[in-house]
Amino acid sequence: MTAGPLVVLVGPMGVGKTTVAALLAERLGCAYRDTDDDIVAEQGRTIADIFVDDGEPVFRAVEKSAVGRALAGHDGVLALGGGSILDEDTRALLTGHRVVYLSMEVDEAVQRTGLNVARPLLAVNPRRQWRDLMEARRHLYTEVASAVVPTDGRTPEEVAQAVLDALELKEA
Ligand SMILES: Nc1ncnc2c1ncn2[C@@H]1O[C@H](COP(=O)(O)OP(=O)(O)OP(=O)(O)O)[C@@H](O)[C@H]1O
Ligand SMILES: O=C(O)C1=C[C@@H](O)[C@@H](O)[C@H](O)C1
Ligand SMILES: [Mg+2]
Repeated sequence: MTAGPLVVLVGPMGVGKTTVAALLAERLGCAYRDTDDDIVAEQGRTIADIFVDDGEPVFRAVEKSAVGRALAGHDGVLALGGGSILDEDTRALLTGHRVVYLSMEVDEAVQRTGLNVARPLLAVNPRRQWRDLMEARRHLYTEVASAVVPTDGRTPEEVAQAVLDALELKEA
């Protein structure tokens, strides 16, 4: 296993990466970090603003370096932005890390993301856009993952427990 985060969470928008990362960190007695938060702090503006002002390719370039830095410099729980696995170099960097893919079905996705405009890729027709994103990405999440944890019908606490079980991680 490569040194670095104890566990890396990947998965689509709204699946609960940020929520579950915080719960896991509490239970493992370590810090958590979220590359979306790193980007907002570094850029001094929201993700939606970066998409609108500079476009998705600029956001993806910023995201790629944020993920590289977090993988190299964080030893707790790490949540990645939902689209970070689109980048081939990022996927290669994930090799050897404990990566958990949090998955969910479309009905649950629409409920969790709702009409929240903070997610620019779901702003117009959330259900169709989410389905299209998953068609393009499902195999990439699976490719980088050491374990898949379905989240439908589970509370965030139950998801956190399932991650600990899947990785056989001991609590602090
Ligand atoms: N297991 C769950 N059951 C029900 N609601 C959940 C669950 N996990 C998270 N949520 C809720 O779903 C919403 C999205 O969660 P969260 O922001 O953690 O997702 P995310 O994967 O980090 O999304 P993004 O990729 O956009 O950052 C929040 O309102 C959160 O409270
Ligand atoms: O799935 C995606 O492409 C995204 C997920 C979020 O975490 C943010 O990084 C942003 O909204 C884009
Ligand atoms: Mg998040």
